Amino acid sequence: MDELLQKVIGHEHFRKIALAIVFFAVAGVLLYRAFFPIRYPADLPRLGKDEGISWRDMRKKFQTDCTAVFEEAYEKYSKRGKTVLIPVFGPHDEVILPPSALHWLCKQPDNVASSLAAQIDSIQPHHSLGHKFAHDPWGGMLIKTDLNSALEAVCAVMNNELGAAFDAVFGTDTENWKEIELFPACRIIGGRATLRFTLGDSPEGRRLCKDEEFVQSCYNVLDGMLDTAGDMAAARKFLRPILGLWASRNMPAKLKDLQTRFEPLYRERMQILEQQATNKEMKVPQDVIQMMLQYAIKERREEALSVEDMTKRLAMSNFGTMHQTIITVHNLFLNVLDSDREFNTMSVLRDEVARIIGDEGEMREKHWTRAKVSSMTKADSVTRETLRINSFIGRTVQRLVVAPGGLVTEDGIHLPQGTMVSILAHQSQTDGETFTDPFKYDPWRFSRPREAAADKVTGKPGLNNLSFVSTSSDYLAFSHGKHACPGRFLVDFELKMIMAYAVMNYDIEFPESYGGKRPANTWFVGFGIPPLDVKVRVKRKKTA
Ligand code: HEM
Repeated sequence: MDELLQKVIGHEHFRKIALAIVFFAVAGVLLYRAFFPIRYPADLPRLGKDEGISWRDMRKKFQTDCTAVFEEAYEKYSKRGKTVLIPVFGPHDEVILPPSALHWLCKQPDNVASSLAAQIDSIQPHHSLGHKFAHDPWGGMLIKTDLNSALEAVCAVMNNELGAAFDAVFGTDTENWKEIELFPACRIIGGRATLRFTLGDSPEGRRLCKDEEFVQSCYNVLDGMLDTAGDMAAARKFLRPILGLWASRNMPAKLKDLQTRFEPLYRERMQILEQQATNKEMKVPQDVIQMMLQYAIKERREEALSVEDMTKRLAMSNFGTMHQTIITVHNLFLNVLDSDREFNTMSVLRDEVARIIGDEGEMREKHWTRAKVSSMTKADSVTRETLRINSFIGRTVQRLVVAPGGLVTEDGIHLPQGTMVSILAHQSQTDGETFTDPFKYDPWRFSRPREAAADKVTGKPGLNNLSFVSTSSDYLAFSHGKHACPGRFLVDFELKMIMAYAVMNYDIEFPESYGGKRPANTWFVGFGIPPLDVKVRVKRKKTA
């Protein structure tokens, strides 16, 4: 018998078959691990499983009607305090935690549930810009630590930039109505205001803010980053290192163009830094790029000395400051116009601006302060209501589980390393149990209670927890907790100043064919997309 076995094993043909079996088994395991990299536990509920809906059908449903998937997850699981797995864009899945887990999730250390790893996963900046720009986000860290000190200075000068931007886009004709495309207009107005904060506090910076080709170049890079992120989200993770090269193929040319336009400003600022080294009393520009160079020269010297690297830092900063801000400016205009017939929104906003900022003389000469901005309760309410009802992100407080041992949820489910978790934003913000008439845009939804609770002597608005910048489990567009968007304090006064400038200087209306109603936003693969082809009619006020 032994002899027979020896003969068979020793047989060349048998050895080949055995090798092939081993090869295919190993390849099968590797492929399985590549296609299903995360092994979710059996006790993690899958959306639709109880109703017998296959995962494939649920995934198809997400691609065509993500809102239906979000709503089902929210009603059946989130509202009952339960965790659930849903399919998301491309071949990926995500664990949705209930809003009741918000504080628990925010308290998780970064080495267990990482916000940065989640951001890298969704934006893919290592492909569009390069590894260190993704994994060493010191620019964003500066926004967190130094934004506050720069805000007052920016607040004082941004209005001037807005005046020039409005003139360029809305025009100065006081006799004739002009029809314009709103989204491109918001890109220029919001873009210039944002760039004023990023790099506009020097002669070269002010020139760049006005330079349409420079602003467009910033958007070209931003759009390229969004395209790369979109292509990569559609791909399986194991294919991303190869596909990334293809998806980001247009980035070098876009970055080169931005670098050429940015270089004179870079040289100007490096010279200022040199002069400052010998003259400590010297007044330096108060903007992000100066903050970044000052930091980099001490902490990342080789980056500071490279205009190419600093261009990429600028691109990363623009991604954070411009993308969602512009969408919000656009939604804000649409909502203010839409609600005007019922709520007299523009006129009420005008009264508030006149009371707090004054209506005499040129708007662009007005002196804005942070204190004035935060006392604008009505403007605060229209902006918060806009982000409540029209948030761009469908999921918020996104975290990637990075701890090798995984993470156990509050309801006892073990989530393995690599799991993406989040909370549903739009559904939490439009829950009928929290908000009356939850899908209606009510411009004074938050100002009413704040005014009712105002200090009887000073008139200062009460209930600060209902302000634009104050996040909570039913207002999550800026996320929440230690990683909540630090840029919201800038967005706060940017939106209010833009809206104030618009209502004080222009009559604005929808074309007659709209019947006074804004075209609705649509939800696509998890994001709330505003209608991008909306037109508005504008006419400069004679009194302005
Ligand atoms: C309407 C406009 C904006 C919205 C809706 C928004 C929303 C968000 C969200 C949802 C996050 C993720 C937070 C998390 O992971 O928990 C975030 C992070 C961040 N945002 Fe914004 N953002 C906006 C504008 C801005 C602006 C203008 C800036 C800069 C001035 C900015 C700077 C940042 C930074 C640095 C982070 C990273 C924070 C961290 O990781 O700790 N954002 N933002």
